Amino acid sequence: MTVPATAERPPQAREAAIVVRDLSKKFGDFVAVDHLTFEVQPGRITGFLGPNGAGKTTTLRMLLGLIRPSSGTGLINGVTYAALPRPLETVGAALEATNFHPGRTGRDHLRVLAATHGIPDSRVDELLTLVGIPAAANKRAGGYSMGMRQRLGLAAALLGDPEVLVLDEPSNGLDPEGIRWLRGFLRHLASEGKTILISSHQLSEVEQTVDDVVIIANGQLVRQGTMDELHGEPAALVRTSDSRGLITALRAGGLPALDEPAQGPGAVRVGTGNLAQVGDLALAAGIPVHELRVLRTDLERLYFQLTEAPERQNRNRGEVAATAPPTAAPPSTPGPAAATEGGQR
Ligand SMILES: Nc1ncnc2c1ncn2[C@@H]1O[C@H](COP(=O)(O)OP(=O)(O)OP(=O)(O)O)[C@@H](O)[C@H]1O
Repeated sequence: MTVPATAERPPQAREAAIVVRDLSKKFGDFVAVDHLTFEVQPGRITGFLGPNGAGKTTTLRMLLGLIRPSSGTGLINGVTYAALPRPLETVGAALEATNFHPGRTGRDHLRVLAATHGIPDSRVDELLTLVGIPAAANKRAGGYSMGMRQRLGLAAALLGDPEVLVLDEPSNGLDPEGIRWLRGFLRHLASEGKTILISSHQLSEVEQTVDDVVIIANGQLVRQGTMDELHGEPAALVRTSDSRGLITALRAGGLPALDEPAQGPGAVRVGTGNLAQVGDLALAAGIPVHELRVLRTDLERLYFQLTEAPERQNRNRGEVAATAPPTAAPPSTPGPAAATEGGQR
């Protein structure tokens, strides 16, 4: 959720650790990121979501100083990446898990990175264990599965024990057990107060992991808020053979209720998440209840509506991207060692 202006800010709210302000990136005439503004709060996991080509990676690369914005700013703890005094200890990044030196072992990869930042080897072994690949540590990274590379990228991002983690599609290539592990791992890091921003092109992939969402389409913000806000007001679905009588009884009991024909015959939607209250009111009125459950927002549908609405038909797909292949970041551009070593696009 966007933190309100200072005057109305609740006392417990903390400063946003990541602030993206009016950020834009043009590649020639093509606008990949379009006046994007959002904030990411510490101690929370934020999903940065959007379909393929929406501009997620481009935004993250600007935030991490790997490419220059055309306009606007991306700040981490109040400054640009380039101005961070100890970048590896402030922000850990894993932008893509494919570019490890194939001939180098996982352990050596981390050791090289650690050595260049004065981090002891003991931290390397600690992290290999923490991310669950101690046995693979002495194998060449070229033989790693996608999931193992993701874990190695995560270890690299965590080397400096940073306060902020930026992970591009971290569950790509993980099996269901790996995804569950990642969820618990990130949750633990967030509970320690770390700020975690993870990108994904699918809401369903991260909906159980994230606290907040920033959804973009065609480089523009389409929604920012908490998962609870995305789910909307709680509602119950109750099915009965007497929907008229039930609606009257529920309304008399102070609950908003109306027919919900989309859910089939006899379905009534009630504006509460309190199923017991619904059941009790129905019982008191002597009305049979055939089904009673929480009515969940179809998040997949909502996400699709937000990102694939006709006016948002993805202009990134097709001709422009095809004629303008991605170029490498300019050599002078500063960038996080973890992301560079761990694979920048
Ligand atoms: N260096 C570049 N030159 C030209 N176009 C680029 C460059 N980098 C990215 N783009 C284009 O910008 C758009 C946004 O790309 P980006 O990689 O940021 O999207 P994304 O949301 O991360 O997508 P995905 O989920 O597929 O990774 C795409 O159309 C892409 O082709």
